[in-house]
Amino acid sequence: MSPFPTSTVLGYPRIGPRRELKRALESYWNGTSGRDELDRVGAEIRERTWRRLAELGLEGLPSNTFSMYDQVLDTAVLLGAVPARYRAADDPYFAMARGTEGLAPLRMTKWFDTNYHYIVPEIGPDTVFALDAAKPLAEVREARALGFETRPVVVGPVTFLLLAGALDRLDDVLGCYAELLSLLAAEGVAWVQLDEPALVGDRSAEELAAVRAAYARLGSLADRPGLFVASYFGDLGEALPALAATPVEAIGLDLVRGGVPALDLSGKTVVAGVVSGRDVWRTSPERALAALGAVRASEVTVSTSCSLLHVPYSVAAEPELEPGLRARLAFAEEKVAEVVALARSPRLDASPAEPSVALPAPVAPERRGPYAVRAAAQAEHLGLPPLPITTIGSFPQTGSLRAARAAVASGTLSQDDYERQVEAEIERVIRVQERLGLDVLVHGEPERNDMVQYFAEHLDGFAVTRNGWVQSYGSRCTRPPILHGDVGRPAPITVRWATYAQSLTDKPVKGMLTGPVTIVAWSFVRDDLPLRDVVFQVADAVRDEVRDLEAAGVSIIQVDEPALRELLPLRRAAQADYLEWAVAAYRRATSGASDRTQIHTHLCYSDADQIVTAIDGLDADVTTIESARSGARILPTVGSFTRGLGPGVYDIHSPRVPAAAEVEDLLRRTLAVLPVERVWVNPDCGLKTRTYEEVEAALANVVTATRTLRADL
Ligand code: MET
Ligand SMILES: [Zn+2]
Repeated sequence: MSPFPTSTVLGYPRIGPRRELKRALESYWNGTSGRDELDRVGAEIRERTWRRLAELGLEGLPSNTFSMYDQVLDTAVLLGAVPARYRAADDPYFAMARGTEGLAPLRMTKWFDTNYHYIVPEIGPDTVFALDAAKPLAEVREARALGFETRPVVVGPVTFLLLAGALDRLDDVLGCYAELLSLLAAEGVAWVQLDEPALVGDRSAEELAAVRAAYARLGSLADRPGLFVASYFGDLGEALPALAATPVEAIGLDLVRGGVPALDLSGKTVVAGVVSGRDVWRTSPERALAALGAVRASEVTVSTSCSLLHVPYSVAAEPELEPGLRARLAFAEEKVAEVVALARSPRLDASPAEPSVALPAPVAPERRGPYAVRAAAQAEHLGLPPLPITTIGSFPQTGSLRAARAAVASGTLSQDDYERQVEAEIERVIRVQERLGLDVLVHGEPERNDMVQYFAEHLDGFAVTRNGWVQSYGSRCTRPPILHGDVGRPAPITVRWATYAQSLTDKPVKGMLTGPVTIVAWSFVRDDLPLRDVVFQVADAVRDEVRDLEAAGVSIIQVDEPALRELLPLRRAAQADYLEWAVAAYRRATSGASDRTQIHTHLCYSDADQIVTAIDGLDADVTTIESARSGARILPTVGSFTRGLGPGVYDIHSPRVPAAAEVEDLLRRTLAVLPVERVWVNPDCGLKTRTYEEVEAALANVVTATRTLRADL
């Protein structure tokens, strides 16, 4: 077996340095260009990536890390797990990813604790697996034609089946993997990478047995490339001895999140992830070299802690960043250069100094009384009807607003003219809500490009990038802000918009803020302080904003925490501690308000049922939560909730307008588990991705349904 290369990366961004793939996909989807053009752009991105990695001096080049949509979906196709209903579609792959006229797409959810979303494979007892190795083989050949030998990367069998909830199909799937390995061997491929990030979570004895069985079987094949099993996003724990006992030749460890294992891995190659694929900071060479020196294995290869999919392409595309900050940054290209430099350096064997721990932040005083006292004060002050109707904050973002923001950035529109346009939009949003008959209004968030970036642009300690795009799902990318220093709020951020909106109407208008956990979760965060301390700093800035909104006469303030669950540690043992400080941060942000001020929070993305107790602990007077999208699956778990709650009655992810009868049915189901005086009526989430036409029709039905129920009370 040829030795494993001395330097590699587990994967690379694929959207293109200028989001070329995004544009190509979208023009293919809307019919502007054909399949050939899309394939040409894909090939160009792959070629540029291989050439660049080789130029930077990287030895082990991966292939099959490119994807037209998602690597888990690619694996489903590789294994023939295409549900029958998609097979007749014009393009079954994109039909599964995005749906068609008559066909809903497959479910999509977050990839472990990242902000990347994968397509959940649908595997039933009738799924017939059949290998279709066209894509990985084509990429190996394509790279070879360019002069590069590559290591194909495929999601491993255990992770694939765990994500699909179908580990009982392991035997069947292993047949396909065995066949794939023999095809790759015949192709002259030296190594294959099987990604098994699921192994860093809590795994049952049965699941660990599956790991042993899977890799014992694949390892025993005579006719195969070297097997490299990559773990990432944490420590392998119990799964490491399980894997080490199998014949796999190389094991990938995330040494940024996990520690150097005590286990002696003699006989194996360890692919040591010492350069983080999850942050944007330069690697400390001392720490990395010490970790490399501490690994006990036959060979140690320098690598990234996970795929570089989760960071932008290059700091070189950010000439406008402040030079002091730029010098601290490393995106994908710079991280590859670090891997190469580390691979060429002699190892250290001293252990590095532990990072210093910051003093805990001072306690912010709780001003708020118990819920019952607050609820009474708010009822008197606000005088809302039963089943109050509200929305989550954003209204449709129009093309002209986006164009106006671009015009301000390029200097063709003055800030004043832009602000007039924002005000005009706020007025439109207020009038729509009044006409429809909503009870608690919003200003519509027209001034926000994004609910995190907007705050990052107005807080000290954050920088925003120009080209720092990171894939979120399919063609969608976000540009996470970079939280690099101490956070401060030099001036009020939202007060002028909230008070302007309130000046237009007698109905209460909610002030809208993004919560500290979400701001941090959707940013790249400094790593020299514990995460908790950084979140507390952001909480203090939000607390200042809450105080100023209240002083300006805003009587309802919503602090959104849609990412509360996202930072939940993968291992159960660490979850309670996280939830405790996350909840404390939220209360720090909101507990400066008086009893009379009604605090709302909002959460979305499925799986909130896992953290209902923590959500209740936020102590918000009203919580609006996604529910309609998941068929009200959350309702049975919310009966224990002790404050105001609005399980969504309108799935805003779909252009479909729910009928009044559907909304009424959802409300009745809510009223079956919660007392009427605590029930709120609202959509699942903000309306910014919808059109006014859809939103007005849907909200009109929400109002009709609510009025029917009110008449029954
Ligand atoms: C992803 S949660 C979004 C909340 C925000 N207030 C909005 O309405 O868009
Ligand atoms: Zn939401």
